[in-house]
Amino acid sequence: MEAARTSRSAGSRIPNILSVAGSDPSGGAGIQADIKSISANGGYALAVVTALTAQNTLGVTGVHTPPVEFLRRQLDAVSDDVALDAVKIGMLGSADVARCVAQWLDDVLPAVVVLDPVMVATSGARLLDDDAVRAVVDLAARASLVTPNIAELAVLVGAEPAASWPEALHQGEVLAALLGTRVLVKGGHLPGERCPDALIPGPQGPGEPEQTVVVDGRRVDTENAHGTGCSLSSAIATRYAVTSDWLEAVREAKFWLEGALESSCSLDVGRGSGPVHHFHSMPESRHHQLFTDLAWRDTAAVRRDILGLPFVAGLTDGSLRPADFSYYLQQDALYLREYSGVLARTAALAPADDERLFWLRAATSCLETEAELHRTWLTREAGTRFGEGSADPVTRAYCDHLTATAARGSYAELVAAVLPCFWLYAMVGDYVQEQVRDEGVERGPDGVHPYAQWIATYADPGFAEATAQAKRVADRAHRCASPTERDAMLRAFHWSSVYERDFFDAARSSRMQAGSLQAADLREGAVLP
Ligand SMILES: Nc1ncnc2c1ncn2[C@@H]1O[C@H](COP(=O)(O)OP(=O)(O)OP(=O)(O)O)[C@@H](O)[C@H]1O
Ligand SMILES: Cc1ncc(CO)c(N)n1
Repeated sequence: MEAARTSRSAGSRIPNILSVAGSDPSGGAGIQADIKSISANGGYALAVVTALTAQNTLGVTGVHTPPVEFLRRQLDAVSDDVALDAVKIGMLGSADVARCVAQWLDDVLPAVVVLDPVMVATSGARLLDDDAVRAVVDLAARASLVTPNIAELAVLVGAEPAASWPEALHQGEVLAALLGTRVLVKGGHLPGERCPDALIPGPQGPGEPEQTVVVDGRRVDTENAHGTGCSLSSAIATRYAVTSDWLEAVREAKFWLEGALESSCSLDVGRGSGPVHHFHSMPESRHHQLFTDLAWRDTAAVRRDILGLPFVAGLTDGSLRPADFSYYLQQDALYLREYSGVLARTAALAPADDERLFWLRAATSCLETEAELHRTWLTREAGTRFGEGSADPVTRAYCDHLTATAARGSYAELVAAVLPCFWLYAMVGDYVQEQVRDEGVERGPDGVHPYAQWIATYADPGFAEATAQAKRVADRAHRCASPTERDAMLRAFHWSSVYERDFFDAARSSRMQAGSLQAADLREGAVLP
């Protein structure tokens, strides 16, 4: 038997989480709850069915267990093909099933195993044969984390159910020592205003907390607790695959479950103990949107600032001081050199040849086409050469943001970081050209708009097409990105947009700073004898 394929680094892609559990056709517990919970918490859900239950929110009316040979076949089909980041185990039903899963774990050795030792449904129906407890204990010793409720904890340690939180904690510690693994004690079934859980560490190892940590929670006033145990254990397995931190995973999963319990009132499923709302924190509208729509909306204020800058008004009516334009171009020449290198790095990370070629062409053209304007203007008007001088604080900060993203960000994040340089320039280029055309603004003394070449460069249809392609690439990258990476994309886009704004305004603000310094010098001078 081939060992499970090792997983790629957590966090860089959506983790694969396998649920091995029973089916609940009413959708609130078992494999159906697991799939929703894993998906809602940012994982890709796989599912192997141990048993079929005939069940609804009122209770269980039957259990059918397929032959264990077929269970093994399902398990192998998944592990032979897919790199599993975590396995969550729920209802086992019988000793044979528990032993079959234990054997598969021994053969495949998944890195992370969360066992919810399901014995009794919320409705009170038995979901594990009496003679199977021994086999479940054997299986539990192979888990990274075991998540019994109060009744299951008592069965596993061979005691009466705990009547108080300290007693439950004590039983949890006994179980952790017995199994040699982490235990999550759940307070859901104890009376009280609060609903605490506690993470009891396993044998000490690197990164293992030394003491039991209580993760407190509010008790939600609801009857809809069907499948909370299944949902919680799947959420923990998923969040652990993302964070590699048990305590963080428990905290995130519990916080998420609290929201799911609270929003269960928005569902209308059955007449008994209803399901929780797994997708409560996923506003559909945002989830299905294109990156470019989200990013554009998030940066509306920055764009308003840009279009209101004196630089843009001065470019439009030609009143921009030539010295300010030279300052801007000189900084831009320094910027373009670094930007070109960042685009080349984007090309190197591109997953497909068409995208690679696109970024390589962009890297070349920003040093050729765009910089042509800089060369001619700077030589003619400012008597300096392309790339001379040193970067001001805004140029430095913008370049550092881009190079840092290129060094440690993913392809998607980098694409988001380089996009505003296309998109905002195309926007300003179009805006200025339209204003010039519509309002017939002043021309220079020779009848030519002094900044015509700048306007032509960025209002050019070729530049618009490159911008459209960069947007398509960003949307494609966003579709394949994990939730963490999607957030990083939005942040990167936002910061680049802010730097673009400050860059347009840098000549004026440096002049004003120099001016106010001079004024301060003068005032100081006035009091000197
Ligand atoms: N009313 C509630 N309000 C807030 N949290 C709750 C509530 N009921 C249960 N929980 C939480 O839900 C999680 C699951 O705990 P619980 O003890 O109910 O599991 P379980 O009995 O295995 O669930 P089930 O058998 O219904 O799938 C725990 O984190 C617990 O603290
Ligand atoms: C299939 C299945 N697994 C687990 C539970 C525990 O809630 C349930 N009710 N049904």
